[in-house]
Amino acid sequence: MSITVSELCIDRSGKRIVDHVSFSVDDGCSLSILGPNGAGKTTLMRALCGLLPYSGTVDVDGERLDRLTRVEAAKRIGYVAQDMTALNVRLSVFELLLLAQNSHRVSWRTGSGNQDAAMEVLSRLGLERFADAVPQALSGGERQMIALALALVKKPRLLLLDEPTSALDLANQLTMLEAVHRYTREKGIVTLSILHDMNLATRYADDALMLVDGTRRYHGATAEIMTPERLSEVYGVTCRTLSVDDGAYTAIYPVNVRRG
Ligand SMILES: Nc1ncnc2c1ncn2[C@@H]1O[C@H](COP(=O)(O)OP(=O)(O)OP(=O)(O)O)[C@@H](O)[C@H]1O
Repeated sequence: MSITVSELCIDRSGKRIVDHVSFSVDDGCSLSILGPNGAGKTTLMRALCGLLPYSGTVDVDGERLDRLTRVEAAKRIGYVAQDMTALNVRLSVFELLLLAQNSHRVSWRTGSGNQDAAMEVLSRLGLERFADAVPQALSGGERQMIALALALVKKPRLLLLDEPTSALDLANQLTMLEAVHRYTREKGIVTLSILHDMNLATRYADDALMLVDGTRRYHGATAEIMTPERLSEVYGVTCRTLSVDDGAYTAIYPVNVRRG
């Protein structure tokens, strides 16, 4: 699986929100989409899963996204939105996992294969204890993890995650992103994640795309993009980098907001 986005432009209410953005991601790789609030990250992601009209081209595994039917696109793409209202139904997590595998079909019957896949994804994410729970009775962070399970159980070729760790505690941030990272490599899919946490981006994304005012400011290998100079320019924050575990990780420490 690979994705190539060329000259993507998106207008909302007559205003250009994403302006000629291009990038590509190879199979088994993950890209973090970064940038200040309002930069156009969610708008870009919603267009990539067919929820917003755009100009330019998006090729998913060599096929034009706008030429796929809704069903074909739904089979290939898994999307975890910031807003999780889709979970406001009176079904258990396990039932939702069965339903998600058939969401592109008009009529369906669940087989043991569907049930195995549901259990497998819960086990991969360490969420077996929630199988019988109703999402409405879960906490915000627990619901966010269930939303990820629902996207993965569809076996997407392109996984789109909009701030997937915004409600998660420290341990769950690492557990979920580690699981996504492993899944992306193992299945040769492509994962795009909108992240505000620079340390999670440096740790789990191969490449980074930095948007500013709807345009591509920087794109490339995460380690090359995440320099104090660039973070200062894009976010207006003075940052220092710290080498952790003899250079195994580079941590980013935000010192202060630059004035002026
Ligand atoms: N339906 C709309 N009509 C007009 N403007 C919109 C619409 N949706 C979004 N925008 C504008 O587009 C810009 C980008 O919004 P978007 O949600 O893509 O930003 P973002 O980078 O994801 O921000 P955040 O980090 O805060 O989530 C914002 O200025 C927003 O006000």
